[in-house]
Amino acid sequence: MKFSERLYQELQPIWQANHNHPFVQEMGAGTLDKEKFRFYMIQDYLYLIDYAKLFALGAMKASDVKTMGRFASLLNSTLNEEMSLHREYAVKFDISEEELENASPSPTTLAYSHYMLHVGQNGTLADLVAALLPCMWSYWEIGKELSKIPGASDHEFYGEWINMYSSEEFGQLAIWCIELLDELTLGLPEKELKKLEEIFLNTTRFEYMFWDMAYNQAMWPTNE
Ligand SMILES: Cc1ncc(CN)c(N)n1
Repeated sequence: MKFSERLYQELQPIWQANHNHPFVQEMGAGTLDKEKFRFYMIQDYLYLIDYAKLFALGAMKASDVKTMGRFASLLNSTLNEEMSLHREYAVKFDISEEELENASPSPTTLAYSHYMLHVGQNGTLADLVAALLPCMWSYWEIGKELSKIPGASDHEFYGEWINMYSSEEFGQLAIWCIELLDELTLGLPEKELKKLEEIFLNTTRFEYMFWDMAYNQAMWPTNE
């Protein structure tokens, strides 16, 4: 069995929890409170700035030019395609450039992005890919699920989000990362696979926490 198939099977309960989160469900139903989405967009923009750096680290750790090139194009598509969606949403949701630039990351945004960067900087290329994969894979899965709901892709506010993450182009990027992880894990001892599974599980858990943080608009518990 490929390592990605093992991960997919073993982590079904938490994947389902992500799909069933009220933020995701209400986005699909078109009933999500706009203030929650606005909060999410700002936090996600901050998150993606750090996330994009993982692709630069991936290019550094890659051992061949082809893999370096793929990481470079993932970096480009995150900065110039995925984050363009956020910039368009910023206009739609009245988020000024200044607000976006001065926004502070929530504790969950900080914890999630710093965990990934820590793994990416200190671990192997397989560790880095295990850390970044739930982000791409789970969004693609959620995008595809939501796109099956009649009318969801045409929703005035949430349709663009669903179209971006259910798209063939986004899916291709996720597939490349899945295949790379399978390639990098071929023949690895069980002890090493367990460590990678733990990393993948941690960022999958962070995905859930990110939905929850956005739904509750959760910042630090004190204002100081
Ligand atoms: C928190 C989060 N996870 C995943 C993605 C998809 N790149 C995202 N934009 N934000």
